[in-house]
Amino acid sequence: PLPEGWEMRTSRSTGMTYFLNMYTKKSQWERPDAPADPGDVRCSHILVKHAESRRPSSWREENITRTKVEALDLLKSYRKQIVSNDASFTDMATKYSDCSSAKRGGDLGMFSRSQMQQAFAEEAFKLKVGQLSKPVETESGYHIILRTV
Ligand SMILES: N=C(N)NCCC[C@H](NC(=O)[C@@H]1CCC/C1=C/[C@H](COP(=O)(O)O)NC=O)C(N)=O
Repeated sequence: PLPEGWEMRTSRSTGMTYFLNMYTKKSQWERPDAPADPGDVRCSHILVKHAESRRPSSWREENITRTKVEALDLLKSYRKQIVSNDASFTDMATKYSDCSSAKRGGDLGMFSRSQMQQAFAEEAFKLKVGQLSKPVETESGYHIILRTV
């Protein structure tokens, strides 16, 4: 993708493609450098919500009342089962994640830093492909993140 604020245009006179920066109104023939980040990543996650989550409801539970401590303990027990290979990440996400992505084994698709809550993005972009994060707290609840691409 083009970096933030750049647009691809076609010159009316020559029909050639050029690039226009919407902020500086500067135009140039060469494609602006790709964003500094490695671009998008693709992750799956398991979310356990609690009574103080920004939306304490999910496909699993209409009204989520567990405490923050209970939610974190639950998520740690899921992580333990995954790390000890007693269960697969996908199965655990499908069964237990309080996010709608549970239907896709926890897959969130490709995303850039700005799309997710900051604490989640911070962690996700640190992960190597195939790596499983430690529990991460966001306004949504507690997550473990698996980077897949
Ligand atoms: N691009 C993709 N695939 N979807 C858009 C994600 C929007 C983003 N979402 C989040 O940051 C939370 C934390 C990480 C995952 C996530 C999922 C939330 C968690 O559930 P909720 O607190 O919303 O009920 N469910 C869906 O959005 C946001 N900026 O709010």
